Amino acid sequence: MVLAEDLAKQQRSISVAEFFEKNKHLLGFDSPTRGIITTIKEAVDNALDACEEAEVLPDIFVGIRKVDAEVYRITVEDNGPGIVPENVPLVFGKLLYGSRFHQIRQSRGQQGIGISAAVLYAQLTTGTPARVVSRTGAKALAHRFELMIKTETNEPEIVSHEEIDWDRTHGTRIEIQFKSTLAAKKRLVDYLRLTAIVNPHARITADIDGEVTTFERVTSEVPPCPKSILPHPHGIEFGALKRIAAASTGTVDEFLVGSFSRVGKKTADEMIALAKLKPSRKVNKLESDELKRLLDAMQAVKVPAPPAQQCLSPIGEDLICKGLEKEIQLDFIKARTRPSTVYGGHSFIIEAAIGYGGKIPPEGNAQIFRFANRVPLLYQQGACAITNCVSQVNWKSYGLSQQGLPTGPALIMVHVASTNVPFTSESKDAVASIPEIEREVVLVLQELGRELKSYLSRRDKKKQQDDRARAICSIIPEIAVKVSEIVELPLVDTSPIEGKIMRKIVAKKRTNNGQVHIDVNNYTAREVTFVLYNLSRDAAADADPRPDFVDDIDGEYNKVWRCTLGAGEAWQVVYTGAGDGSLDLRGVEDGMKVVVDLDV
Ligand SMILES: Nc1ncnc2c1ncn2[C@@H]1O[C@H](COP(=O)(O)OP(=O)(O)OP(=O)(O)O)[C@@H](O)[C@H]1O
Repeated sequence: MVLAEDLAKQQRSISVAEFFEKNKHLLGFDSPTRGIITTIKEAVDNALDACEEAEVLPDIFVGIRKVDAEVYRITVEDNGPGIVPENVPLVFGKLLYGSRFHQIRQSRGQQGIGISAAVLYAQLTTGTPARVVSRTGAKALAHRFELMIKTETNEPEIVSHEEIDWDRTHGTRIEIQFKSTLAAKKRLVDYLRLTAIVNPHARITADIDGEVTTFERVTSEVPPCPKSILPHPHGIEFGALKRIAAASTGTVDEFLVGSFSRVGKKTADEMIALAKLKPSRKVNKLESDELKRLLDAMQAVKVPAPPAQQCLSPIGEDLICKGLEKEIQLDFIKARTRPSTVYGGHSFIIEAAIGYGGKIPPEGNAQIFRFANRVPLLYQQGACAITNCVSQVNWKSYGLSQQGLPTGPALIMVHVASTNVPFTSESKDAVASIPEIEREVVLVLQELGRELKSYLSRRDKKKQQDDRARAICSIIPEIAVKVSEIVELPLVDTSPIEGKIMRKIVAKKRTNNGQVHIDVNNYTAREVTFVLYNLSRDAAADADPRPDFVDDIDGEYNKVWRCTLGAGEAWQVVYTGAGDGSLDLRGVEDGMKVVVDLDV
């Protein structure tokens, strides 16, 4: 038998850094391939959070360079507020150190682990320190650190520190080297693209081993930084209540009104009466059973939902559509932002969008884009409540095929914005199944499903009309030939009739007695702007209207007119000439135009 004394010799506390060094998969560092994505995700999340807090438009650089066969250098640089030099070692060299853990508001980072875990992973795989440069303003010099983490104590080790000149007036740059591969390059670019979609105010430039991609911002408005709020009485647990009560010096009623959101004097009195306590009791003197009664009363009394406008930052329907349309060509897009609601005292807002057609691959499952607090979720799709909700909806009734998930050329985007996103693990890959959240997601998807259905039926109706029109148009020229034979008159130009039936833009050139006539008719139901090119040996000096510009190309003149025509309107130019050459109409989809050159 092993003696208790022997066991005692083996027992010792474990530092959080040692724990995560051994369990790095819990933080998303389960493989070298994933390590790169997680590191970039943590650094970009921090950059976006910091810019949002400082209310600056994010300009973020992400670099990946191969250093040798298996080692990559990852660089992420931002134009945020920077970090004061005293805190740099703690931010990057100590796990569970951060500014957001105790704040109740929407933010990407929460736990204070992310970036220090990347530093830990780097030193574990290559033994190299992380390099950090940070500058807090034009008046301060930048500070450059080389840092490691002392794993046994979870404390930072400063390998070097110096003040340097830096061309950015404020911001932070982190450089980490670790063993990895670029096998997940596509996923990485997808991650950056998705990040750009839900952060439409950010510009992200990526240099992946020499290949540069820029995701431009679609708005120059910085979203307001969500404000921190007090905890809601319905979201508090016993341990937390005990801790904050012990730190409070006030009476029970002062404590309730001053420490919780949406609790006024009347609500506090109601809670105190229900808990059978005296309002004048000092809260830090309450016994455990009294605190339990108080907690029960806090959760039983009706309290309005937390002030969501203040603490949440939804993207908004318009910017969701702009962000998606910028990155993916779509035939149809609709977005919805639901009103805010609550689960367990935590505010949340569900936003979603549905896109159809365009460049979405027509085969296979619909694409599902999951986001939480403006961060794309790339892993564990099957374990996520969002995916579960997508498959719960009956997509067949909205015009999509379905085999569990909907199939076909569709994309479904869902964003959960909350003061406390319930993730299934610390690696923040999937949203947990919370009934209130799932209900909102299903409702918004059903709303969007109805929009998709009405788009698809409009499209089918239009296609039917177009098919009929096309059938008629195909026989018009033959009828014209027959009629001209019967009435023994010259063959008439049938293109205007075709244009009218097909609702197209018809450009026509003909020459009569040395006069060249070019006519453009807009038979569509909307305004169009086009550019007309007429390349020929005619200089067209007397053209009316004058071309916007003329290019002389080896004795030929390319005459260019820019024009905007309302629905049903016509435009004409006439000039003296031989009428040879070519005619072209640009700025109009190919299927929407008919160009007829009667001189050919
Ligand atoms: N680029 C940056 N600019 C300014 N402050 C930063 C930057 N990166 C990190 N910080 C500060 O360092 C803290 C710790 O960052 P870290 O990534 O470890 O955790 P987090 O983002 O708070 O939470 P999580 O672990 O959930 O990502 C942040 O809370 C923030 O205060």
